[in-house]
Amino acid sequence: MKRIYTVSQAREADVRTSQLHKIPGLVLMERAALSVSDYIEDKYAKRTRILCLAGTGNNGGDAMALCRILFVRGFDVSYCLLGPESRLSESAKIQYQSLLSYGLSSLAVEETDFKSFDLIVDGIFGIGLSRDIQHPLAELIGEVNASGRPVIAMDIPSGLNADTGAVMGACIRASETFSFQFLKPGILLGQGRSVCGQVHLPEIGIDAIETGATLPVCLALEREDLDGFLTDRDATGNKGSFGKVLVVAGSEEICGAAVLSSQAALLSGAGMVRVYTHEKNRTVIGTAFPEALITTYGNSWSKDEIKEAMDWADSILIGPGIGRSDQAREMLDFVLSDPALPAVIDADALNLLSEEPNSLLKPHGKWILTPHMGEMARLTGKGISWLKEHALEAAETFARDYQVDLILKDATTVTALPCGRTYLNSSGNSGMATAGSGDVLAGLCAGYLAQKINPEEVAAYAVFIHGMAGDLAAAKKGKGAMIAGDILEALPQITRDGGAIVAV
Ligand SMILES: NC(=O)C1=CN([C@@H]2O[C@H](COP(=O)(O)OP(=O)(O)OC[C@H]3O[C@@H](n4cnc5c(N)ncnc54)[C@H](O)[C@@H]3O)[C@@H](O)[C@H]2O)[C@H](O)CC1
Ligand SMILES: [K+]
Repeated sequence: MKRIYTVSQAREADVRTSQLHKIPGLVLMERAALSVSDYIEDKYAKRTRILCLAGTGNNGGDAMALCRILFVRGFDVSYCLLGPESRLSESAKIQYQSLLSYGLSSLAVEETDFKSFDLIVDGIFGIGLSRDIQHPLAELIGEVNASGRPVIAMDIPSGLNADTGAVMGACIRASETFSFQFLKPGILLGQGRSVCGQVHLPEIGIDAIETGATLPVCLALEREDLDGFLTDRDATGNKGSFGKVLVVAGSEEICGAAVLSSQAALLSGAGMVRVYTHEKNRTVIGTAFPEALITTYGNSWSKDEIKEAMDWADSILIGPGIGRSDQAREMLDFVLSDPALPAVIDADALNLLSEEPNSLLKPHGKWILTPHMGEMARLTGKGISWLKEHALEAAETFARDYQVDLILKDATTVTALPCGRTYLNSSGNSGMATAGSGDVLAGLCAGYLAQKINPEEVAAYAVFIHGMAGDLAAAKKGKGAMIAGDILEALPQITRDGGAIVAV
């Protein structure tokens, strides 16, 4: 599991490290620069022509420290200081004076041809970027990107908002990013994934202990974490003891969503799945998915029948393909009136809820909501572009206000829990933006809930496993041609033998 620190958390950890543990900022800066120079020394020959671009803040200090270390180690290295000496931060000034003491003065940036270097280091801005980058630095960044040279970004590509992943005016497109010790939300959100390249997380001696004052913890799961989530199947168990899932899905017009979500629930390891759907779907579901139990309703539905199914179930999924009819609304209200049953609320059920948001305030047990950005916009009344730029904040606020697990689906899915913990998902790919992909995720969530796997962990792990299966599907079929059924098909390879993970 990797930790993700917002800018204010990173600053707080810095202060703690220097004040509590008496490690000066210059020591951290030296270690940050050493981690990059060790990497360059491993990967590049001494004759490599390297240019370090240094801003006037501590990110520039990192780049100038790197320049000194590479010089001492015999590299052909130069630097450009991008701003007046008078604006240098305290530590950056020390680095600059140290370079001068070695006889290394800054190149004049206007006379520097970026193409004449083999490698460019970006130390223009780090987490101190506070406003849009403007002329002339914006043009300079454009030239660096156009040079076609590999770029190593120190801490974060200059111009990327470390908290949101928004591009602020202009942004370095890095081939590699050395994010010092922790990930930042912006590396995974917004434009982050497209401008950071390969991300390294060198440990540099920052105190990583979350204190009471530290804001909610944000995490990114890794493949190794799955071993602790999926435990071995009880050898003495039976289909009843491995969890029973009730899937309320499909309608007179829609059937496929019920098939995909209920198959995912069973593939998650649950012992039994019962689909509650419109009678028109019985034959199709029975043929496509003979393992499912099927209960149907016609023009009217029976409270007794659904109540009996709810009493039978260990978890319920409601929403995929149910439509927005009065009948669907009545069923939703009825299902959600039982606080004891853990519920996954997806698709049209979310749209129905957004028409009566007070129903979210009703007392309830475990609820996992799985909106994509459009559904989240309807639920919150906020615009999609605002939500995309404030995904973390929006998900955290919603989870806390309504005491639900909120899975906000996007290129990087955010999972926020009412306790304040948040996960940013690092698995998955653009091929998963395909019809039915969300139905598979919702089914997985319900399947894990039914198995009484630690409910706190279900939402984030389901998202991660779903993304990994999507990565396998993309490797096999290609991002353009993969469909939701391919994600389903790949699931067993991720979860095989109760958590023993195969190489992807
Ligand atoms: N996190 C750590 O423990 C460590 C961090 N290090 C490095 O320090 C930077 C953060 O340094 P800081 O001085 O706070 O900020 P920056 O270098 O990013 O730049 C701030 C500087 O720039 C001005 N500024 C902000 N936005 C703009 C703009 N759009 N245009 C022009 N000028 C702008 C601002 O006013 C400041 O003067 C962190 O990222 C790490 O790289 C340590 O060295 C290691 C430990
Ligand atoms: K940078």
